[in-house]
Amino acid sequence: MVEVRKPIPVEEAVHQVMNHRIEGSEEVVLLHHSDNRRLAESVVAKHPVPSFDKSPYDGFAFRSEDTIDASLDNPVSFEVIEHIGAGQVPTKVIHKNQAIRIMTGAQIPEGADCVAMFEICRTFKENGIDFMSIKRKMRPDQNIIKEGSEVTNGETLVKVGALINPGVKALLATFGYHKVTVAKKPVVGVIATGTELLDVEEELQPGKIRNSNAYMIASQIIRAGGEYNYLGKLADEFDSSYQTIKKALDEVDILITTGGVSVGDFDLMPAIYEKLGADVLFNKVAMRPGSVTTVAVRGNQLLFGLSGNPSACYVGFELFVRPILHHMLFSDNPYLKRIKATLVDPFPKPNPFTRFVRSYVSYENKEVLAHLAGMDKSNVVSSLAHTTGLMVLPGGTRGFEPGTDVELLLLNEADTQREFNS
Ligand SMILES: Nc1nc2c(c(=O)[nH]1)N[C@H]1C(S)=C(S)[C@@H](COP(=O)(O)OP(=O)(O)OC[C@H]3O[C@@H](n4cnc5c(N)ncnc54)[C@H](O)[C@@H]3O)O[C@H]1N2
Ligand code: MOO
Ligand SMILES: [Mg+2]
Repeated sequence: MVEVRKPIPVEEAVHQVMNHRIEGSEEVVLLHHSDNRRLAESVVAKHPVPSFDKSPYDGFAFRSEDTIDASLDNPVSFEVIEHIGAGQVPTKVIHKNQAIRIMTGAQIPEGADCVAMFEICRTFKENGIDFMSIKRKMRPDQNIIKEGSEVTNGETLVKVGALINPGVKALLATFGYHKVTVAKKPVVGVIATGTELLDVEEELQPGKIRNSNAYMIASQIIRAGGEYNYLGKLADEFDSSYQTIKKALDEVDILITTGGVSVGDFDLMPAIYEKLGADVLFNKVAMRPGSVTTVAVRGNQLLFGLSGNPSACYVGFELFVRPILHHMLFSDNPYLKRIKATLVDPFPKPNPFTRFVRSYVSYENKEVLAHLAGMDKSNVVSSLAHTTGLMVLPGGTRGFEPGTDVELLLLNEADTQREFNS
C-alpha cells in the first residue's frame, strides 16, 4: 500500500517553517556595491538637509526690506559687492542696498533674506562699480531654501530591511556613508534530483529533459536577495544521493532539493530525510501546485524538498523559502504582498485546495487586473516566464468568471518598496 499523506493548510505550513527561521547577520560593503542589498541599520539623518541656507536660482541675494518702495516706475538699486557660485562661501555681509551675485546652490550671504532671479533684475555699471536694480517688492525668505527644510537632523529616513534602490543610495551618499552595513546574503544550497536530468548544454536524449529547476531556483534565490550554491544534480540512486546531501549540509544552513519527494518508486527524499535523522515538519500541503512540498529540520538547518514539477517547485519556493530569506534580510514583513485585483481571464477549473495560479498584473483606469500567465498545470514551465504574481483561489471553489474580485500575491517587491521603508 502506498503511503497516504495528510495535507495541512498552507498557512499552517508557512507558520511551521517560520517557527524554525534562522537569524540573519550583517556585513559592511562599499556604497558603490550596495545596490539591491538590504539595510542592516536604518538610515538616520546625520545633519540637516540642506545643511545651510541656499539659493534655488541664479540671481542676486539682498535684504527684502530694501525693496519696500520698489514698483514698476520706481526701481530700487543695489551695489553688487561680491560674486559667488555654488561651493563658494560669501566673505561679505550684506548691508542696506547691497547685493551679492549668487548662483544656484550657493550659500546665502549673512544679512540677505531673499534672492531675485536674474530675469527680474537689471544690471548696470556706474563709475566702474557694478549695480543691479529691481522693480518688485520681495518678501523675507523669498527664494531661499532654508537649512533643514527638507530633512531635520536625527530623522529616520529609511528603515532597516529596506532594499537599497537608486534613491536610497542617493540618501546614503548624502549622509556620507562611504560604506554601508547591509544584511549578509543568506547562502542557499541547491541540488536537483532526477535520473532524467540533462545539463543545459546537453542534447536531448530519449526520455530525458534538461534540468531547468536548478536555474529557476537559483534565480528565485537571487530575486529574494540570497546567494545560491549549486551543488549539482543527482541521479535517483540512494547511496550517492544520501552522501551528497549529507555533505552539502556541512556547507549550508538552508538546502533546497527539487524532485523525489512524492510517493514514486524513485522518490528518495523521504528515505534520505529519515537516514539523516531530519524531522519532517510536513510532506503534504493542501494547495495546488506544490502539494508534495516537504520541509524537514535537522538541528537548526532547514531542508526544503520542493517538487520536481517546475510550477510546483516555483510556487513552493515563493511560499516557503522566500519568507525565511526575507526574515534573514531583516525584513519586518517577510511575506509576499497581497493585493486585490480583477480577474480578466476565465478560470473554469475546480479548486479542491487553495490554488496559486501563475498570473501577471496590468494596471488600467485605476484598476489592477490579473491575467493568467499561461497553462495552469503543475508540470508546465512556460507560464512561469510571464509570471509576476500568484493569484490565490480559495479551496472549495470552482468556476471563476472574468470580472471576479481575486487576491494576488505580488512577486516583484520593487512595487511595494514604500511599505518596507515607511
Ligand atoms: N501516486 C501519486 N503520484 C503523484 C502524486 C501523488 O500524490 N500520488 N503527486 C503528484 C504531484 S501533485 C506532483 S507535484 C509530483 C511531484 O513529484 P516529485 O516532487 O516527486 O518530483 P519527481 O517525481 O522527481 O518529478 C516530477 C516531474 O518533474 C520533472 N522534474 C524533476 N526535476 C526537474 C528539474 N530539475 N527540472 C525540470 N523538471 C524536473 C520530472 O521529470 C517529472 O516530470 O508527483 C505527482 N505524482
Ligand atoms: O504537488 Mo503537485 O504540484 O500539487 O501538482
Ligand atoms: Mg516523483
